[in-house]
Amino acid sequence: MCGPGRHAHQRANRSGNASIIQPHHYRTSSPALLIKFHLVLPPASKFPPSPLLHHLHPPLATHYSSLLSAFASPRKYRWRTSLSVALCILGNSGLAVSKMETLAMGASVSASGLCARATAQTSQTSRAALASAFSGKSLRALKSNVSLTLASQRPRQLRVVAEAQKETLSKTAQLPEDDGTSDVQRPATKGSDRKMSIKDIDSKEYKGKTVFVRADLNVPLNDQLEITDDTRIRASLPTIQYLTKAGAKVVLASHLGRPKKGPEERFSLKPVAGRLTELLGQTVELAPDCIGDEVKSKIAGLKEGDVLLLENVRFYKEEEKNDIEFSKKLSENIDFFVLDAFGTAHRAHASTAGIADYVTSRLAGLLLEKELEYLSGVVQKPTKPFVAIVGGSKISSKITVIESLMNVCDKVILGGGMIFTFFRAEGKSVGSSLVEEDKIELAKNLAELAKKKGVELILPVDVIAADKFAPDANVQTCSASSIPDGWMGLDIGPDAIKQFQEALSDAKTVLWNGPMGVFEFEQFAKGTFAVAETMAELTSKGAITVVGGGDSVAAVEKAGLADKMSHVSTGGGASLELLEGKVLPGVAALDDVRIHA
Ligand SMILES: Nc1ncnc2c1ncn2[C@@H]1O[C@H](COP(=O)(O)OP(=O)(O)O)[C@@H](O)[C@H]1O
Ligand SMILES: O=C(OP(=O)(O)O)[C@H](O)COP(=O)(O)O
Repeated sequence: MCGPGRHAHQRANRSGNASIIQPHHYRTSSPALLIKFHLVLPPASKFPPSPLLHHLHPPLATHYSSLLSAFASPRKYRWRTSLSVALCILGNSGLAVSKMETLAMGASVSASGLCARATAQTSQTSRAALASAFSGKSLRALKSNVSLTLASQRPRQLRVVAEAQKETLSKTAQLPEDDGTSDVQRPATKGSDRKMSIKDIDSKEYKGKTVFVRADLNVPLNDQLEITDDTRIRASLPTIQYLTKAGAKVVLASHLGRPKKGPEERFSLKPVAGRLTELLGQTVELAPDCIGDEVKSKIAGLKEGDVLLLENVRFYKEEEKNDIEFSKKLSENIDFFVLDAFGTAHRAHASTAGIADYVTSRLAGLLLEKELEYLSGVVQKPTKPFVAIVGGSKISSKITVIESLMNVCDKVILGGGMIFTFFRAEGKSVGSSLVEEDKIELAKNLAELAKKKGVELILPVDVIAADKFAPDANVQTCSASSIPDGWMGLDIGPDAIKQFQEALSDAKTVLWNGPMGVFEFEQFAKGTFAVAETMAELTSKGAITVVGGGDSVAAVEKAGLADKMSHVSTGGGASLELLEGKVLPGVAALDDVRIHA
């Protein structure tokens, strides 16, 4: 932290005026709207704050007055202190604001980048008070005062970021002219929302305490259930070791794969426990479950410095539903919640986000912190031309990202299983290749949008097709428009490799997620390895190259090129969502850095 923000922090500390209002994050398993307003306050001398704040929420204005007084030094902060009010409106009607049933509110005050977060209390009464304060009437008033920009639309979580129009606000709140130093344009989700990390509190605090660490230990396994790439496990070690050294009892949780039918041997974290034991040099026991009496007694039996790995949290469907009761069960007997699962931080699941509502301390792990620090830098200031490469098999999760990528990238290259939905949208025959039928229309729209925006959306000109999904399949190279019936595209073809290399030749920043083919089988690995080599060459020429995603990283490791990338990220979908400018739900659930009175 530097500049005025630092002074603001010191001032708040010394003044003793700032009442600490404990940060709290509201969440629901229903769709949610998150609205952020960036307001410019009048001069400190004009506190209590603007009529606009009173207009928005009278109780909140009162709530803030003591906090604001900490920043009320006219000489230091003048009227440039910005106030960000975050509304987390909980309901089950998505964008139909009038149908909102419940809502809650949070707000943050930032002074030149330093943010003291203040929110309303968590009790039912204040929730109810907030709900009534933001009745349909108030919301209509809000809507007329700010312009709402739809930032993301998701079936289970809707997020709207509203940037207050400066002119409108100036009129409403009779604000002075901008002197050019305002941070009104800056989204409050960025620098002002630094999250508490495990190193932000005294390590002595962890001694003898039970720390729940949600890591992403979702590593690729082969048919013999052996780990084929342990990058994510190794990346999780610094946090675990920091905590065990401090005398914590570490309860480690993760998912592995996407089990849909409850517990299954092939999705067990057993191999991970074995690998952790080797890497940590101490026994890491695998609990038989992630909740329940047996787990409770195992946690109770932990000694300082012990590590217990819970069984796959996705053996319960409640995990992905971000179920409240399941979140509560995970939180039982836990002193600290630590999120280190960057690769899963884009999921609003019980163990990544829901649990945060039932613990008193929610901290970022060292891996999460490192990833966010690096990727936020790349994302906020990419050197152009900026190229994104998207492949792999998680079509429905990633196809929706492409539209946003077109806003920030000069070129978007598509490979892997992603391409066939686009080919189908163009009416081409794709044989029995991977296609997500319900995304064909979206693919068509995206191709049209790319044309309108003048962004190059590059699809491979040829593919390697196989007669079965197997390492010993018969193969043929086909033009992308003519994959024979019964054959499936499992890699990009030789001409596509040249095409992609050409497209990447002038790139200064490249973000890659998703292999170009089924690289696990040697005959379909060429496209992926060729892209990895091209990225390595670009790095040596000074480009910023980022590879993210469990399988993409495994592929780059397999090619022996991981150390030739500027950054190897443990998250594929997560890095793409960061690139879109989204707030990752897991990160949003963590505590903001506090200002102490
Ligand atoms: N053409 C294809 N058809 C089917 N699967 C594919 C194809 N191309 C790549 N894949 C598979 O995609 C998987 C990785 O996808 P994904 O999970 O989205 O990547 P990451 O883990 O890097 O985010 C790999 O296991 C790979 O075999
Ligand atoms: O592998 C993961 O994501 P990624 O493939 O986007 O890197 C994470 O473990 C998240 O898994 P999910 O996409 O099944 O939620």
